[in-house]
Amino acid sequence: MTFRSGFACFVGRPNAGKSTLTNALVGQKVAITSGRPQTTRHVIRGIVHRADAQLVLVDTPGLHRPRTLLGERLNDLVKDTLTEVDVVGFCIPADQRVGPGDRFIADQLAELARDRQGTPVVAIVTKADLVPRPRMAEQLVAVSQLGEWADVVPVSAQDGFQVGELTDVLVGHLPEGPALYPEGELTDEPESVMVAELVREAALEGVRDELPHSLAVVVEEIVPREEPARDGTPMLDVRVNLFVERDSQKAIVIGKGGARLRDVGSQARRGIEGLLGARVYLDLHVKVAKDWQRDPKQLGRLGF
Ligand SMILES: Nc1nc2c(ncn2[C@@H]2O[C@H](COP(=O)(O)OP(=O)(O)OP(=O)(O)O)[C@@H](O)[C@H]2O)c(=O)[nH]1
Repeated sequence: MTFRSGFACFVGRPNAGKSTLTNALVGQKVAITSGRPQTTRHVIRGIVHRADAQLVLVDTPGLHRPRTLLGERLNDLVKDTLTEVDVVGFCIPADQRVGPGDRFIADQLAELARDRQGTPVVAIVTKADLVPRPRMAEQLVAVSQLGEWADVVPVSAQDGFQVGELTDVLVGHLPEGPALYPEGELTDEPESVMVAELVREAALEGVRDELPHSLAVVVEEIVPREEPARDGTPMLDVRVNLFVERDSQKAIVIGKGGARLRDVGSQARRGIEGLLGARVYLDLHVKVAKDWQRDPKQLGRLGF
């Protein structure tokens, strides 16, 4: 039996379902998902372990037209990622017509293909559960006409439709080679990044549209306490800063009398305790960093 291993990454316009698909393939939550566009700030890898292959998924931020400095950095990140993988998955949602955003990405992929000597691109029509079959058939035709794809695969991360088939297709494009990571490892993201993602996700839950672009989360420290809890569980102090751009946004995050921030804290804490396998004291601070998205110094400080 030949063993294959290598890297894949998903691109697609914001909200195309890339993070959710990554989670569905890996089978455990590793990447942030939310109903808000452009919330994936970091390249997060999930690893699919199979008897015949190891597929390392790199979850990229949405490829989009740069509007701010932050947007430009994200696009650079995406392009760097694209040149390092064995196969690219281009996600297009089934429930929305192919539009200018998809065409923009298709053009970028065609441009990159010229330098990369044919890294295969698999077109993935996501959210199959949201449309009836005739509409899916139309979408598959529209997507086929959008560019030169190695395959076109419809999939639903929600109900698992074709998730296994998609893995087969992606694995088929990997070179022969040994496993790259030990079994059981799901992500090589440092813990602090995953902690920041959990806080960010909780803080974005149910708030206004402008906030996702204006919220940066930085984990200041994760410190183990010398004394474990009475039942022997280790205890950690986790200190996290949430940066927003304006006082009005700070008020949104904190909520009336701090109620919202307390909810954010308890939701994030549950996730962090699950992730780190310890009891956690989570200390959240909301700070205003004016126009951080446009300021190179601040971007550096915030880890972008
Ligand atoms: N019904 C349905 N909804 C889905 C599916 N996949 C993703 N979604 C929803 O679509 C929205 C966007 O999904 P994400 O996975 O966050 O999208 P993304 O492409 O990673 O978004 P960005 O991080 O903004 O680039 C979320 O509300 C998901 O719950 C699916 O297969 N079926």
